[in-house]
Amino acid sequence: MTALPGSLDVTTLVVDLPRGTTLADMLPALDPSGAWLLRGEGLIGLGSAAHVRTRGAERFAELAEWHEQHLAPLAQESQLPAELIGIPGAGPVALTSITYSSTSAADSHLILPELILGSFEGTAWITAVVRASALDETFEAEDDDAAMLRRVHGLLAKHSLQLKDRRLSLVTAGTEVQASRSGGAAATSLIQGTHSEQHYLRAVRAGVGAIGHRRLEKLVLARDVVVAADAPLPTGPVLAALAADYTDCWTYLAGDVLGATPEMLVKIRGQELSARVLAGTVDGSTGLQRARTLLLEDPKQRDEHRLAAQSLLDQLAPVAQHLHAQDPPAVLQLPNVFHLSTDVTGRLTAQTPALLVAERAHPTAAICGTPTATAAELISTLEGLDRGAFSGPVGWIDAYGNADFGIALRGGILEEQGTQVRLFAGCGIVAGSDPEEELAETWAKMRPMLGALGVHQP
Ligand SMILES: C=C(O[C@H]1C=CC=C(C(=O)O)[C@@H]1O)C(=O)O
Repeated sequence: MTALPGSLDVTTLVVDLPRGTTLADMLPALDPSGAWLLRGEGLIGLGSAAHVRTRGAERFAELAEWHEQHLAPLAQESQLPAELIGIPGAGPVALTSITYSSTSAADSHLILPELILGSFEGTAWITAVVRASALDETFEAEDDDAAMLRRVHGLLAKHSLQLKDRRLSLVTAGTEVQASRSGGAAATSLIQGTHSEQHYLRAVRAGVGAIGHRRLEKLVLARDVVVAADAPLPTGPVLAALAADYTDCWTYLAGDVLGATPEMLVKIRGQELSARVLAGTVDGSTGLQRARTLLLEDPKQRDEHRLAAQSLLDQLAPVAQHLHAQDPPAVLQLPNVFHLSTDVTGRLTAQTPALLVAERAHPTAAICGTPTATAAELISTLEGLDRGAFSGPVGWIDAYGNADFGIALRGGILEEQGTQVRLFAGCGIVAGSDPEEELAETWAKMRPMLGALGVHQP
């Protein structure tokens, strides 16, 4: 954990985006430090006012403590414009990614950007977070508000943005430009990950064997591949491609992990919570009618899904009431795959901090298994991977305690100064799972990232 040097001043202003432009359309020209976008709207973080890194079994608790000590107090100080009061994510907000395992050698992150671009249901804003010490050097006859405004314009310029009469726009080399989509410039190639495909097939066979011996009902086994580039990958264009192609997924970047996930671990708005549990998959090339039959009428798919939904309900039960799960599940159609999907709603019983609610919810059987402890142990032996942030909670938390925690799926981890991305995908294994089909499913789940990185699936 790192302490926060100096106190922070926060300013939030309502802005207009360039006509016909969503927040996601601005991504190609930006170098974000964090992002969370659904259907073009959400949050983009730029730079960093504070960055907390932590590891181990206390990682959720330590991030929750930092939130309580440093971010929550800003809720009173940041006087939000009236139009933004009650909008989740408005004002100071931190992006976060937390490792799947407490034994991971990777860091969990909480990043408070120095500049946040936000949009929600057509209302857009910017939030600037400035160290109080930076305001000390005020010009003669300049009051605090004027000094802060000067700092906001300085931050905007630093991140290739400008604000004129409420209108936010991108600036490139001194010229105002319209946001446009463009792919990344780096040439990419696919190389083997930690293990071979054969290793994955063997792991799935061993998993099916353990289920046959009644050691457990389900486990989720993942594998990795690496996309290498000849130059640091520009994350803005990669995120823009994901946001454009996977509009129904949450496009994310936090710490070293990025992707577009369809699964919401837990969303918190005041005392209300909701989630979207996914498990059970068929390839996107299957027609919708056939996919519905294959998912809804196959006891194996229904079982795999039921265990995932039940694990979330069981894990949230100590902190929530009125938990309700959609029954029967729905079928979610994405460009690459179809999933069985269950929406869950409920109400928090006490003032449990959002990060500790996420700790309760994690890991569900959508990414671990049933029973949890047995599955987690078998996963660590059979996978032979450090998942890092993959399949851990990813999202944001604001000063008021509203939060979105997705599950970091359909993504990858930036390595080697951003010149390589390690992609991960896993599959729920139950009795009767076929290793070759599960291997094919991992490729289907990697399709969003492979596409965004300009790599053809083998
Ligand atoms: C573990 C992953 O997906 C989970 C979420 C939806 C469907 C899944 C499945 O059918 O196996 C997985 O449980 C992944 O994308 O890497």
